[in-house]
Amino acid sequence: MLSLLLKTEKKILALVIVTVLAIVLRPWVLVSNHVIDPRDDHTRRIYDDVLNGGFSEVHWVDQPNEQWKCIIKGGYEYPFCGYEMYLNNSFVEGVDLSSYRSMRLLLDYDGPAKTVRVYLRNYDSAYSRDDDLKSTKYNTIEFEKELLEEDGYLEISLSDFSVADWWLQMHSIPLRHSYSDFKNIVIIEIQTGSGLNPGEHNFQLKGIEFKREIISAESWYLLIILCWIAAILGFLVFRVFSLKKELMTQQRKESELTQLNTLLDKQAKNMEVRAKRDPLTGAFNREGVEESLVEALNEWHVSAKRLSIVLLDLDHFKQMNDTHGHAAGDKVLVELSTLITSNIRSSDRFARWGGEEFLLVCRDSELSETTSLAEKLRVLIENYQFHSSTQVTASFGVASINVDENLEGLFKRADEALYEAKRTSRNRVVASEG
Ligand SMILES: Nc1nc2c(ncn2[C@@H]2O[C@H](COP(=O)(O)OP(=O)(O)OP(=O)(O)O)[C@@H](O)[C@H]2O)c(=O)[nH]1
Repeated sequence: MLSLLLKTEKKILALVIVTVLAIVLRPWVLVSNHVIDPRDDHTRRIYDDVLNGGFSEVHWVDQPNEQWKCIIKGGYEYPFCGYEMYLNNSFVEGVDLSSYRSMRLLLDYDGPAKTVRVYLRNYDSAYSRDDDLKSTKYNTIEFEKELLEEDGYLEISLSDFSVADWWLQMHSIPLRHSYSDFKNIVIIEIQTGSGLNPGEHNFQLKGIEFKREIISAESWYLLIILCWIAAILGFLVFRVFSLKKELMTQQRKESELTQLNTLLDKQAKNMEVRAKRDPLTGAFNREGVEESLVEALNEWHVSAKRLSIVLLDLDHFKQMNDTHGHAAGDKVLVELSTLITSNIRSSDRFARWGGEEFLLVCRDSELSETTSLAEKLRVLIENYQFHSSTQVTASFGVASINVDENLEGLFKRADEALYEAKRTSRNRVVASEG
C-alpha cells in the first residue's frame, strides 16, 4: 500500500514537472516562424514623393545590404519616401500570413523622424485590381522609432495593424472588407512616418520574421487541463480496481480463515469428545464421567436430588477370554456397552471404569429405583444373545449417597456391594443399605 502511494506520488511529481515545463517552454517550443530575408531574390524598390508632387529624394546606400537614404525636403505638405519588397515577386500571388500572430522587424533607423510606418499589402480580387497597384489593401502600423531596440529589433502584433484610412476612403471599401486582412500579402513596405521635417533619414532592413503558435495558448492550456483530468480519472479508476482486488483478496483470506477455524473447532471438539470416551466401547471413560459426578453431587447438596451409582462387573470374564480369545472378549465389551447405553435414561451416564468393570451414574435417583434399574440390566445381559453365543452375566453393586457422605464413601459402599454380589454366586444385584 505504501509503495503504491509512493509510486503515485512520483507520477504526480513527474506530471507536475511536465506541466511546468509545458507552460514555461510553450513560447519557444510551440512556435513556428516564417523568415523573410530581403536578399533572397525578392523584388525590392525604393520610392519618394516626387511623383506625388514632392521634392524628397531616395537613394540606395548599399542595395545588397538593404540600406537606403531618404532626404526629405520641404515644399510639399506630406513628404515621404519608402521601401517595398514583393514577397513572391508577384502583384497577385502573395503569402498567407493570416495564421501568424506577430511580425518581428530588424530595422536600423537613423534620422529625425519620430515614427516609422509599415504596410503589409494584401491582394484580394474582391477589392484589388490588377492594373492598380494601390488597390491592394494597406494594412498599416506606425510605431515610434524609440521602440526599436539597440540592434533594431521590434516585435509587432498583427492584431495592432489597421487598414489605412486614406486607402478606405480612396476605394470606397464596403464595411466587410474594411478590416485587416493578411491572407495574401504581396508587398511589405517600410516608410517614413507622418509629421516629417526636412532632413536625412537612413534605413537598413536586416530581416523580417513572422511568428505563429502551432497551438494557441488557450488550446495548449486546455490540453494540459484535459491531460490532468485524464490522469486523475485514470488514477481513480486504477485505485478503484486495486481496492476492489485488495478487498477480494481480503475476503478470500477471511473466508479461508473462517473455514480453517471451523475445521479446527470441529477437530478440537472431536478430540475433546475422544478424550472423554473409551476408545474400545465408546462409553465414557473416568475423565468423561467425572464432570457428571461432580454435578450430581452438587445437585444432591443444593437440591437434595439423590445421587446413586451402579458398579457392574462381568462374571468370569477371564475364562471367556481364555475360551474364545481376547478379540471375542473385546466384542462382548462393545456389545454390552451398546446394550446398556440404549436401556438407560438420557440423564444417566455410563462409563467404563476399567477392564471389564463399568460405572452407571444415576442423578436424581433413589436407591430403590436404581436397584430396579440394575436388576433390569442384569436380566437384559443374561438374556442377551452375544455374538460369541456364550452366556454372559454380570454382577452389580448399587449405592445411593447419604447425608454427609462424599464420593469416596459412596464408591467404597458400591464396591463392597459388588464384592458381595460376586461372593454370593454372581449374576445378581446387591444394594448397599448403609
Ligand atoms: N478382552 C478383553 N479382556 C479384558 C479387557 N480388560 C480386562 N480384561 C480381562 O478381564 C479379565 C478379568 O479377570 P478377573 O479380574 O480375574 O475377573 P473375572 O475373570 O471376570 O472373574 P470375576 O470378576 O471374579 O467374575 C482379565 O483376564 C483381563 O485380561 C479388555 O479390554 N478386553
